[in-house]
Amino acid sequence: MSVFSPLISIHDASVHFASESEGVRKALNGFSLDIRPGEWIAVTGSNGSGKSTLAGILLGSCPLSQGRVIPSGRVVVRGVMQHPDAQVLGDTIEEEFHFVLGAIGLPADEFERRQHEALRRVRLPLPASTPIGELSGGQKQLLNIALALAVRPDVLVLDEPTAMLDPDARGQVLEAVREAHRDGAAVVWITHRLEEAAASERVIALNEGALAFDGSPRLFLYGAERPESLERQPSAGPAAPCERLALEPPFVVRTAAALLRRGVPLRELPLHADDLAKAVVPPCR
Ligand SMILES: Nc1ncnc2c1ncn2[C@@H]1O[C@H](COP(=O)(O)OP(=O)(O)OP(=O)(O)O)[C@@H](O)[C@H]1O
Repeated sequence: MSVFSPLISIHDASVHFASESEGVRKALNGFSLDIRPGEWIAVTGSNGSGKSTLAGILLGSCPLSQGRVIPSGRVVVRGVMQHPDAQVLGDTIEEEFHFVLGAIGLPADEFERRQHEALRRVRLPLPASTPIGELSGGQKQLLNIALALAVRPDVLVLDEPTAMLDPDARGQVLEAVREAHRDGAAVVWITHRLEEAAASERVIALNEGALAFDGSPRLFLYGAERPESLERQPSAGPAAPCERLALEPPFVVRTAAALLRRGVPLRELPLHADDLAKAVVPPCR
């Protein structure tokens, strides 16, 4: 497989649901997307725009009404859902690993190795015999991620994985996924939180089941790649794609845009709080 050929191609996919009140509800409508090896894609959009339906078709849990999903060879796709409890079935951590890794028939020593490595990666320092009932929501979500990583997926699909977590657990989840990404997994991270979209390489935005944006985080959040394009623009300049979709840009983006509008030059368009201070050009003395 070439590094340039997609791992998964979605062609003209539609998913329609029958609804008593509205007749047919189009959760996805004529949607196409190529997912390439090692990409980090953030998928965003307002409520009901079709994000979870997209996760469902990538994970094979949501049948298509029309179109095709074409995997490249034996591509392994694993997912983590929003609700930590939705995926845990066993009584203990080890039983969960048996459910997941048993399905791929690993020898006992490899099973042990993968279980140990996956729990280390997500920094869940608990014995494998720990009952699931003793885990917090955040720990269950870290376990779900460990289980997905233990399979060594080519594509990791995360549907709002941090929605139920506190900031510490959110950071742990993000770091564990970053490590899997550094090892080569493609990541599809579905989120409402545009701060999380800023951490991606490519943003896909959905609107009423259709592709509304596909490009870099800066283009999505600022409508430009470079600060020069935004300097000297009137405050009522063209809204960034995220604003046109009624999604509020992260605080750091709003702050940087306000500074530019007031004539404060920036070296670059920051995506993260740490970058904002570095981006401000100190005034000449
Ligand atoms: N099983 C279903 N039966 C009927 N309608 C459904 C079903 N699943 C999804 N839908 C509808 O399809 C549309 C897209 O839903 P989906 O859950 O994919 O959106 P979403 O972007 O993930 O939303 P949210 O951000 O609220 O989770 C919505 O209008 C939803 O009500």
